[in-house]
Amino acid sequence: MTFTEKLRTAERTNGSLLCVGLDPDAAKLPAALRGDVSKYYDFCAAIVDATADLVIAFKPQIAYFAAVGAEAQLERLMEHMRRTAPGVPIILDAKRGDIGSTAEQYAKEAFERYGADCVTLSPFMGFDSVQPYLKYHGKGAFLLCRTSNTGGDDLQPQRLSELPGQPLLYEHIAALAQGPWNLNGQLGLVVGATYPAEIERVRAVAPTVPLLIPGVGAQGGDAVATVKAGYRAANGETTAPIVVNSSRAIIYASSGADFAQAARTAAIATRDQLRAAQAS
Ligand SMILES: O=C(O)c1cc(=O)[nH]c(=O)n1[C@@H]1O[C@H](COP(=O)(O)O)[C@@H](O)[C@H]1O
Repeated sequence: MTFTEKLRTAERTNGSLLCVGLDPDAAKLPAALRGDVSKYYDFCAAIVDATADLVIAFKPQIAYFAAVGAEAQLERLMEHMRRTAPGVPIILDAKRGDIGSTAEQYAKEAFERYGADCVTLSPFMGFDSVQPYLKYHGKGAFLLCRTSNTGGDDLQPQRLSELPGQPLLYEHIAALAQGPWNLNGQLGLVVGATYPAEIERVRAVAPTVPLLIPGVGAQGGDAVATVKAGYRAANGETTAPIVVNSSRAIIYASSGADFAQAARTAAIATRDQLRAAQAS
């Protein structure tokens, strides 16, 4: 099964476009766990257990684990997600990008060490930096395209040349992911919910690839505008999957002992908001 088929199946099964991002930060953990980096697995596993029937995907962010030497907990968490929620694809958010020989090691890390279904990548170093990931059949890779942060303006909307008709850099990345770079249908694009007009533009250039859309919740992105700009369906079937990520607004919904239940409540509210936008 390809990564895109896995997404479609999870979307159908759970009736959701929501991805819960797992970004554990010791300073933000619920009061009983606060400051204790040895509790990242317990915290994230509780969130996973409380939301697994509400999501299209989970997205652990590797930096939160690696920064405090908690990679072994991330390995356990990946194993836990694969075992308890086998129908929910896991996107390892690593934003890698390096020469081919090093990219091979990063691909091995994501797909063999951690057993991720998909990884996030920077396309800045070009196709040979992406190719090693495509050798893993059935696995996916989301390329950063029009990111949610304001600094994305520094490069992504720059025009490639002053000649008439030349695309902006992020449009060019979208065209590469839709066409020549997408050797076996494994590529997707990252577009921020904070830029719905650009999501629409990316969708026009890349009509069928999956979009990972972070930025709703804590970054204030517009969930409804996001769905309208990026989601496409025909005859009741999704033609172009979107994966709308929210991390802090879900996982830190409560700092009390009820944090997992509060995460569930917040996830239901966001899932329903996205569903309503799909239907409208
Ligand atoms: O690739 C990403 O996931 C990503 C791309 C982007 O453009 N913006 C962005 O916020 N992200 C990630 O999405 C998550 C957003 O977290 P919240 O703002 O807490 O919902 C973080 O893990 C970011 O690293």
